[in-house]
Amino acid sequence: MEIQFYKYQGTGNDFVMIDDRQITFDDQDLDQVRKLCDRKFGIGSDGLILIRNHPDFDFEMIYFNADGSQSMCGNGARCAVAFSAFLGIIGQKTKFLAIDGPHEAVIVEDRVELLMGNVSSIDSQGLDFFVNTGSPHHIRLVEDVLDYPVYEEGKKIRYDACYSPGGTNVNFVQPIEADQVFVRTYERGVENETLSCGTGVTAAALVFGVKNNLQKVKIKTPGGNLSVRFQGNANEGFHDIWLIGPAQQVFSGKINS
Ligand SMILES: N[C@@H](CCC[C@H](N)C(=O)O)C(=O)O
Repeated sequence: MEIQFYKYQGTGNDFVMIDDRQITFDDQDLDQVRKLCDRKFGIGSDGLILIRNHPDFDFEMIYFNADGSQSMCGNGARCAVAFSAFLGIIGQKTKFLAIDGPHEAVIVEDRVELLMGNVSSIDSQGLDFFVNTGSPHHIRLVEDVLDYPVYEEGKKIRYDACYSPGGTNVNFVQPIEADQVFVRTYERGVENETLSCGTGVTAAALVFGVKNNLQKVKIKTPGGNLSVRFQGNANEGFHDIWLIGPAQQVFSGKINS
């Protein structure tokens, strides 16, 4: 069978996108997901997204990591919004459903502004933190992130017994300006460093924002720039959390499955 796909990237986090409104993709066939995401034997991507109809929302985003596991993906969701606009399903504004619940988004020029789910708390231990932004994120503040062994340390923390059995994503965060951090992420489900992680930078922005009394944080990643603004605080929790950044179609094609 031939599958029509589109390839998107959001700050270098890349995704295979499939318009599955006719429900022709078998979402139980995880070997197929893994093959399509494979950079040697398939299209190659950090994850795969199906866009499906939903009776109560503009669309539903079904997200898979490259290994076939499922979670919430912030950059993927921004790309799914851009793809849904390309397909003509939505205009500039949308309400859609993802694995962690409903989301809203607005397209402003080449950027997608995505409303994330509320975050109830930040757990901390020294320079390490844990935040769930729809996906689990360990945050570690470091001094020289460009020189940090992200893969080795990230893998250790990702498989630490305290996160078993699900594991966690791991973000290494260096403050570089009064209102800006540089973030590098080891992603669960990709099992490697990715160029950017939307739920991860959101978690990093909340940690940095609380420490520095900021409600808007700029973020640099190896794949480009994002920003996060939010309301709330560490005692009452966080709401109106917006993840903002570019989302771009890079190519499309057909692949035999
Ligand atoms: N790249 C994503 C996060 C995808 C999910 C993550 N790998 C997990 O399994 O928790 C993002 O942009 O948020």
